[in-house]
Amino acid sequence: MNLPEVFKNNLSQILGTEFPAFLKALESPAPASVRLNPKKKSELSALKTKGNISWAKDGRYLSEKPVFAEDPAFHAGAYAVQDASAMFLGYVFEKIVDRRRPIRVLDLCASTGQQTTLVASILGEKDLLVANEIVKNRLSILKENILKWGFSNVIVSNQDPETFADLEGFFDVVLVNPQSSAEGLFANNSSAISEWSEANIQMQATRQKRILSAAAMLVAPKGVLIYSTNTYNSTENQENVKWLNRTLDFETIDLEVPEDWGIAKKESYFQFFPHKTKGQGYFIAAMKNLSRDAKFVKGKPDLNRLRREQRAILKDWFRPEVFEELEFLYKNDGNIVAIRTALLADYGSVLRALAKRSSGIEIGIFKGKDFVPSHAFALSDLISDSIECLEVPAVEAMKFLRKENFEFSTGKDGWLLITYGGNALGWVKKIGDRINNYLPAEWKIRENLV
Ligand SMILES: C[S@@+](CC[C@H](N)C(=O)[O-])C[C@H]1O[C@@H](n2cnc3c(N)ncnc32)[C@H](O)[C@@H]1O
Repeated sequence: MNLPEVFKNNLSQILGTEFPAFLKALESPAPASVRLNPKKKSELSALKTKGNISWAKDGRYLSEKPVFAEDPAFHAGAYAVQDASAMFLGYVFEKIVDRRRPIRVLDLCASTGQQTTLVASILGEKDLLVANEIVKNRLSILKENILKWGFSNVIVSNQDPETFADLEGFFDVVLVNPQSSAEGLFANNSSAISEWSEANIQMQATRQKRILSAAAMLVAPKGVLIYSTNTYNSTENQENVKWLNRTLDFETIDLEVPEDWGIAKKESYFQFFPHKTKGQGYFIAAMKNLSRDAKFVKGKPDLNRLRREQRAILKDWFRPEVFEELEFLYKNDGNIVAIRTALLADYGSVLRALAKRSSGIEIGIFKGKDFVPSHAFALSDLISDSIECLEVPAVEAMKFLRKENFEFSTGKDGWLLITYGGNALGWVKKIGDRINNYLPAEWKIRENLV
């Protein structure tokens, strides 16, 4: 591995006598790992696991990396692929975030949503999660990953962090996981090595400060900002955190971590090095907002409510314990969104403040008197357990996911939820001898994988 000399000098200063062990560890790639979805079933997956991840109860190392796209359980959202070190965010979150009342969380640099789904697993039915990604072409995968995960209280947006200013002081937790010089990815990604330079570190650090100062404004008094990167140098890590604490009135939060996990702790910052933990390089620090200023816009979403008779038609589609807690609203395009009544004002505030965002989970559309359920609804945590399901084996599940025809016998006409391993994959509708596959075209698996 041809590492830049300046990088080696920096790391040798950080690690001292441990440096040779670090260099040796870089020669093998970090092990593949997944995070199981605690709200779905995961028995039928094709995964070959090889042990738990100490700091992540749902995390599993894999003994070999399968082609995830060939596993219907992956498409059903039974698990997500995530590096083990990055799962430590969940441990930090659970230790420091006050959950005695509903919370609002913003994942400001969501990319394709690994952090987002990790936090979605922790949140409850009264909490709100906003996932933002600035790069537009990452949005479809982000949305897909969130829908597969099934947590319904999520708004996805596509904005520059500086355009969130109307939500000043709105969020109890803001996650900032920006782009970095990616030193922690060297073992798995050789282009990270060739792109490394001291000038790039400075450029990244300047951009990270800009994102951090926009993020800091959005944190409620006593709220928390959690900053993480995939890099080792102090310019992008500790120095940025110290700058935030100094200039924007935050304070780093300390927390206890078992020593035998191998996570390096300096002051109250945590670092993952590959010679001590199995996973990629990672840095994380959590800071509390000491400022008392709070302002945010408040309002209900500017959308029309569903008519009473239409609401009555929807009743049997939903889990009875959530139905009464839901408000159904029409979007301008006729799609219906379901929003928990307790979160209506929060949705209103976010939707009013952000220009480019989705308005909540779309559950379907009415065609005359008939309700046509959406794919997002099929995969969500709102759907009734009494919906008629058809459990299929892997080969049929893959045919469904490729939008091909497949044989099955069922008597009744109507909507059927196709499931694999007990998890929903999507809808089919039987009308006489005809079966329509309602998997949206953009979700279709294109390669002939099996
Ligand atoms: C390291 S990735 C985030 C990974 C993500 N948290 C996850 O767990 O999957 C950093 C993200 O920050 C985004 N980004 C780039 N420039 C940004 C900016 N100026 N403001 C906010 N986000 C930015 C990138 O598009 C990228 O998706």
